[in-house]
Amino acid sequence: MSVPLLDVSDHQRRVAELIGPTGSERVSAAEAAGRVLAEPVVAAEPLPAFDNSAMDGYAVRAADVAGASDASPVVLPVAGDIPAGAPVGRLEPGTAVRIMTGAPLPAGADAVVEVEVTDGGTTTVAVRSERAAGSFVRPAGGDVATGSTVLEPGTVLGPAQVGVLAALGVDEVVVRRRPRVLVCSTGSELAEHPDPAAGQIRDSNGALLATAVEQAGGEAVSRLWVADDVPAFLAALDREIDGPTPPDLVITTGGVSMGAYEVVKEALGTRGVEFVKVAMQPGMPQGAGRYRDVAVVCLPGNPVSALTSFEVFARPALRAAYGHPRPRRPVVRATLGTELSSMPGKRQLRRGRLDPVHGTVEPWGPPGSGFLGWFAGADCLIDIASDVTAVGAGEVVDVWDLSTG
Ligand SMILES: Nc1nc2c(c(=O)[nH]1)N[C@H]1C(S)=C(S)[C@@H](COP(=O)(O)OP(=O)(O)OC[C@H]3O[C@@H](n4cnc5c(N)ncnc54)[C@H](O)[C@@H]3O)O[C@H]1N2
Ligand code: MOO
Repeated sequence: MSVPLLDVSDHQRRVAELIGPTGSERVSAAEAAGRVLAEPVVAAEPLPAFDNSAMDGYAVRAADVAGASDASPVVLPVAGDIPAGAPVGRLEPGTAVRIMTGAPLPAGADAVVEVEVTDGGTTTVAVRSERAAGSFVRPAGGDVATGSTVLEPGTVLGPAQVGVLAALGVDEVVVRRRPRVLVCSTGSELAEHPDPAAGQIRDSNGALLATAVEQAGGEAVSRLWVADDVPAFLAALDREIDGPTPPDLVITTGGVSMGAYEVVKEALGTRGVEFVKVAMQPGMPQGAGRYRDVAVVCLPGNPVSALTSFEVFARPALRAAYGHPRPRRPVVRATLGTELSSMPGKRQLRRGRLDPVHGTVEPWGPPGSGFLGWFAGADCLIDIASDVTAVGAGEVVDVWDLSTG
């Protein structure tokens, strides 16, 4: 009965190949946070839009303050004030104007003298230090030149990127479409009612996977619950596939191991999905393939196995599908606080708590795949290679940081 176990990386590749690249769509800049640009953003205007002051002080001609020093200050009449937001004015030779940070440099001025090296005067100003032309002037286009590509395709739109869109007055961008994912929990033990009857449980996989999909940048289009009934399961899938928002990917949980009522395996095993055993703990039984040309990934039912399998197989594939430049979780090296043992021949992904400041990690909870409560207190996965059966306290391990990108 024993079949050789598939390597984790082989199944990762298989799942990644299933989910093709998504197309693009135009969205408002306000809704673009977290999306990946499909088309470049080219600046139609410069940033800054006009020459402006980098300091509170006085706009001058550099030539007029040449030679100024503590011992021999240059005194200039102050012709007026330019607060931020004022229109562009004019500076007459041999005068100064008070100028605030961000205010437009008056025509004729070529330098700003910061207030600290003056007497701060309002009718005349004594300047105690010379300043070269260009000092404390932020030239128009000095940040972003007109016609330049300010954001490249493949850029993830975070705060700085959304901010630059606002600064340039760009209202809409073309981004990669989020993959639509149908999450389907199977099992007759799952209660429809919030108070489960004896022997029944609540569906936690639907909730955790819909959340994981959304956090991965996908769109959880619908959550289905289906009993261990092959015709009902297939009918439910068909309804979604034929519906108004057909999924790019179906993720099922449960019904993939060796029991008598393995609905997913029975329904899809002869309809395009291959079921395998992967050399991984948790998450050994897995399925992947196409049903009616829609990508399907079948995860095991134990909640810890389902979420770990999502992390290992579905998440990187989903992120790659919409062009995320970093599909995988960052892996950090950390010193293990407490010894761990691991099953020979299986790569173990054990829940842990990472202390990034001290570079240490503690295993969190037992290794079994039913301990969702423990997983809820963890923030990382400790990755132990399949040929390692014990790791001592103080040894350095690879850790998947689930709290970041
Ligand atoms: N004889 C064998 N038995 C099992 C094997 C095996 O190789 N031989 N593999 C074990 C491993 S490993 C796993 S993982 C599980 C996978 O089982 P299934 O994917 O078929 O899942 P189920 O049997 O339907 O459920 C397993 C477990 O998870 C609970 N569950 C399922 N769905 C949900 C849900 N949506 N929310 C909360 N909990 C859920 C379910 O009640 C079971 O307790 O098989 C082992 N058995
Ligand atoms: O492979 Mo299972 O996912 O250990 O519990």
